[in-house]
Amino acid sequence: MVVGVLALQGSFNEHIAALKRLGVKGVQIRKPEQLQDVSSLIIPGGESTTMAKLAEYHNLFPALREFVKMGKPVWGTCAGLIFLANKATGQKTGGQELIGGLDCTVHRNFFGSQIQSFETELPIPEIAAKEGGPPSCRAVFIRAPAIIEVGPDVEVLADVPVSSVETVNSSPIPNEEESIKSVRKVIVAVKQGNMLATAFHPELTADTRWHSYFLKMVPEIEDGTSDIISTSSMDQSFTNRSMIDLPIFQ
Ligand SMILES: NC(=O)CC[C@H](N)C(=O)O
Repeated sequence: MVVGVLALQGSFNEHIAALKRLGVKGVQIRKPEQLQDVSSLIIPGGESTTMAKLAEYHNLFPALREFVKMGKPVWGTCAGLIFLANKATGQKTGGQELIGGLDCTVHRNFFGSQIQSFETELPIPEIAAKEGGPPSCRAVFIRAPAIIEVGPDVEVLADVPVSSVETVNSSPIPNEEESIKSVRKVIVAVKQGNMLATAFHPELTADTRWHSYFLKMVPEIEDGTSDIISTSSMDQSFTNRSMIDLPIFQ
């Protein structure tokens, strides 16, 4: 089995390396006809506007939409998530072309600019239940999007708390304003049928559980013909993230 990795821009090499660690071959996809040779596809992180322009230049959008419609497993990470969303907000003027299919609204650069990029320990109950290992993973958010709305068929796999300070006029004294700190959650990982999407970058950590989870969405893997190494049998030290060279993200 080979997994296609959209290789127009961004962290495609890191995804191919992560697949290799699981004994699976990842191939670079740059042209529409190459999609015929793969049964699943990873769309990496990078810069979604640039990626969209390159995809348009290579006439990839019709083939990518067809791939999604055919029910083949597709996983979008970060910019890849934006690509898969039905709707994106916070886009550059004029918007950008999306593949669509994932019934959600994604907010680009939700957490702020590049310097607000962060890492966090992210609870992943569903992934841990299926893949074993610790109940959370180290998640790398690089100028990341967040999912702010989901449709009824979307399964939420992970979310993060975000706090915001609101100034409200609830005081009985006129013009006396009160600051209220509210904490809400935004969604950062979802699954809908054949589509998986994460706002962060599992390919930049040594924890291969997200890749392993995705590979199990590919039917030929599910029927037991796979020789993927079970992550639960792996050395538990994989959560001590080893940072792989960071590509440039925007
Ligand atoms: N790490 C990433 O993929 C960043 C995504 C980027 N901010 C965008 O909007 O395309």
